Amino acid sequence: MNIQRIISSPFVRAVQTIERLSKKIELEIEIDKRLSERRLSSEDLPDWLEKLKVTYDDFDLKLPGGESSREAAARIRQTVDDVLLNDNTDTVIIVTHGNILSLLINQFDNHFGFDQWRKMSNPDVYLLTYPNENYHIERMWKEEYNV
Ligand SMILES: O=C(O)[C@H](O)COP(=O)(O)O
Repeated sequence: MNIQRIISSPFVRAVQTIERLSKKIELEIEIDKRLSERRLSSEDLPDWLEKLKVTYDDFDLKLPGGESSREAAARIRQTVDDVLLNDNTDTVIIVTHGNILSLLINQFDNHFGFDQWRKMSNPDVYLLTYPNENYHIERMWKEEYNV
């Protein structure tokens, strides 16, 4: 696989996830703020899980100081589309976070929601391809990789 770029969320845990591979294949990590985790709210939410669940049913729900699912999905999609529409790149690694990744996947597979987000592993790996201008997403991570 000819990896040409690594683009990551600026969050430390995202950069640390890909650092070793970046060194191994001698490819710099490009930082893209649009890959940051979705901000659910600026307030402390003791019932955050319940609130998060509702955001998968109502994509326009916006909690105080937070982003709606639609807004978060749109910003990660911009990064992905920038990559896909660039004819000079073949394979690109995008490093992001669970909630916003699930919102991206939901755009290609509308059955992917709260329950699927809960079942994601950490880390998890998905392959997005764009043959003949059709999006196809496939999970590459295998449960046996979990330690
Ligand atoms: O949505 C999530 O699962 C949390 O933000 C943790 O995700 P991360 O570890 O992928 O950042």
